[in-house]
This record gives sequence, structure tokens and C-alpha cells, in this order.
Amino acid sequence: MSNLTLVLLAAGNSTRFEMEVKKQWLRIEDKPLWYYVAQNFEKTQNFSKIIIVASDEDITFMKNYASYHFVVGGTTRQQSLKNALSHVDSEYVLVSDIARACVSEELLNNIIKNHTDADCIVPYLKATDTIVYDNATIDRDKVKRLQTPQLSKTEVLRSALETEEEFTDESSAIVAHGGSRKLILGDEQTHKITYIEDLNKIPCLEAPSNDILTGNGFDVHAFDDKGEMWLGGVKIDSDFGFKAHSDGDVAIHSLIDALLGAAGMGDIGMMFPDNDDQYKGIDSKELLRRVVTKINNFGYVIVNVDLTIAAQKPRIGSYKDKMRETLASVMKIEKSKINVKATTTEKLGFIGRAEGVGVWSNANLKYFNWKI
Ligand SMILES: Nc1ccn([C@@H]2O[C@H](COP(=O)(O)OP(=O)(O)OP(=O)(O)O)[C@@H](O)[C@H]2O)c(=O)n1
Ligand SMILES: C[C@](O)(CO)[C@H](O)COP(=O)(O)O
Repeated sequence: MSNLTLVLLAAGNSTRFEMEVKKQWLRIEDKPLWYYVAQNFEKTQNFSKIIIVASDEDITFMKNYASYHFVVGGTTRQQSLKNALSHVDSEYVLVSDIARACVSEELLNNIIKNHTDADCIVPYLKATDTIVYDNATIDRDKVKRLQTPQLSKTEVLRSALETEEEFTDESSAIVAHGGSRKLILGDEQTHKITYIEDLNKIPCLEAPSNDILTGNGFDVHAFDDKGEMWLGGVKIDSDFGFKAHSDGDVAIHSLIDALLGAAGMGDIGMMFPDNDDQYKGIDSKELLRRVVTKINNFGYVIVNVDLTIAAQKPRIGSYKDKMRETLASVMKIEKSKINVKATTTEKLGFIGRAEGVGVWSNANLKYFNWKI
């Protein structure tokens, strides 16, 4: 259809999924789920425009993969949809949850084929179990489980959503507004991923690849003549610290860049700009905590990290073990996955002249394995 826009809703928080990773970012081989779903729809060549609704933070990273029309979502599914609808200029709109990852081409064609028959075309499943509502057994033949994708007349859907009432799908809003709905038989594989156990019900999805992604980081800080000295999350016995916008923990900054590098997420300055007052004097362990949460949300698991601290002074040897322990607890990984090395530069260069400290880091990540 040339007058059909696809809206993929992907701005949810995956609360009921209860994992560090958001379901949008589960990997199907090496593709994030949202991208896998979008490409499958795109391949069918039915759409004049494809809109993906997601959080601001997700959109930044999504743009690394493809140039769809991205729209920032709202706090509810309905608000996310409303945000998207203001970018729809076609007569019809097909709305689908990104969490319904296995929509068959057959189902899609069937929905499209019926598009003139009602204001909203909806796939449904029959209830085959006995249904009890408020302790009374009800006629299960009257129960319908509605799925997405749902195809609507754009203007009808827009008007139906001009209300404070919250609906859990498009067709319910349209029917409440006096519009018509046509049900067509859906299929079990269009099941929505809501809880982690739903993943067992969706055999169409391939497991994530075993790729290891590597990143490196490098940072230098000059000594100050005052302040506290923090390195690798540990307070160093010193009567001076580093010149910095934050607490100056050059080891953690280098490690953060290695992690962001491996995840393809830019660098520390993009995430925590050094002209932003909220990061003035901040404990770098807090920055590391936020970075680890973010890379976990986006589907990565830390395999191991390795740091080399180049310092003529202070002497690092006696602190290495404490640094590994501290970093392990902040990153929520085992201490054995963290290595800290230290070296002088034999009195050569700015480090050798004891003007500051430089740290090199490597990080390896893998994809969260949801298919076990
Ligand atoms: N504010 C929201 C909430 C949900 N969705 C999307 O609507 C679909 C259906 O929502 P659901 O499966 O419930 O996802 P989540 O909202 O992420 O899950 P939860 O309610 O467990 O947090 C999902 O594709 C989700 O990304 C959205 O775009 N904007
Ligand atoms: C739209 C939907 O997928 C139809 O079954 C469902 O209502 C979404 O529900 P949720 O409340 O966002 O989980």
C-alpha cells in the first residue's frame, strides 16, 4: 500500500521483563530486536514511512543502526502512539508493538487485504481454556485476545485518541469513539514478549551471536597541588589530587571509555559533558555505575576488563587489589574479571616527570544470552 505508515512502539521500560536488558535490545544474532522487527516489516515494502517510537536515550543509539523516522515516546503506550501520529501523513496507519517480534507476512497481508472493511482491522486469538471472571465461568466463545499489528484509518484513530481515557490498544479507542472494528484470526507466534518466560514461546527468534566486542580507553590527568587523590575507585594516601571537573579518577575514566568503545556508544565526554555542573566534583564510581547500567540495558554483558596505570608517583602496587574489589562491586561482576596493572615510565615523558598519570584500558563485552 502506498498510503500506509508503519508505527512501531518501542518506548516501553520493560518493567515486567525484570532483566537488566530492555527487551527492545535483546539480540537476534547480532541485531537488536527493535531493528530485526523493523527490517522484517520494511522488507515487505508496504509502507510509505516507518516511524519508530522510543526513548530519547535509545534513539541516540538506534541511529547507529538505521535512519528510520524516530519519534520520542511518552510515559504510556497511548501517549507514545499520539506522539507518533503527529508525524503520520498517510490515510492509513499500521501500529505494532516492537515486543511482538514475530509477525508473519501472511498475517500482515491478511490485515492489509481487509483494510477497507472497517475503521480498524485487528488480529485476534480465540480463548481455548475455561475463562473465569470474578469467580464466574463465562462463555469463552465471547472472549477474544487482541493482538497487534492493527491497521487503522489515521483520522479515525487520531480523533479516537483525543481523550484522557487510557486504552490498551487502538481498536478499543476506536470502538469507544463509535468506530468499527473487524477481527481477523491472528496467530500464536505473534505473542508479545512481556515476561522473560515469553521468550520460550517465540521460536522464530534466533539466539544472540557469540561475538566478543572489544573497546579501548585512554585518559590522562595532571596533578593538582591540593585535593584528594582517587584512582580505580580507591582513595590514595596523598596530600594532592588531580586537576579535573569530576573527582579526577583517571583510571575509571579510561575504563568508562573502554566500555563505551566496546558497546559502540561514543565516549565519556558525550555522556557526561565536562561543562555540565551536575558532574562537578562527582564521584567517578557513580559515573561508572551509570555506564554499566546503560550498557546492560542495551543488551551487553561485561566479559572482562584490563587496566594499565602509568604513574611515576604515587606507587600503585599496594592498591591494586582494593581497586579490583571496588571496581567489581561497582560493575557487579566478579573480581576475577578485572585486571589492574601498574608501571612507571622510567622517568620518561610527562608521566616520568611526575606531572600526572595516564591509564590505558581494554574491555570485552558479549551479548546477553536470553536463549538458554
Ligand atoms: N510508554 C510506552 C510504553 C510502552 N510502549 C510500547 O508498547 C508496547 C507494549 O508494551 P509492553 O509490552 O507492555 O512493554 P513495556 O511497556 O516495555 O513493558 P512493561 O509494561 O512491563 O514496562 C511495547 O512495544 C512498548 O515498547 C511505548 O512505546 N511507550
Ligand atoms: C496492544 C496490545 O499488544 C494488544 O494486545 C496490548 O494491549 C499491549 O498491552 P500492554 O499493557 O502495553 O502490555
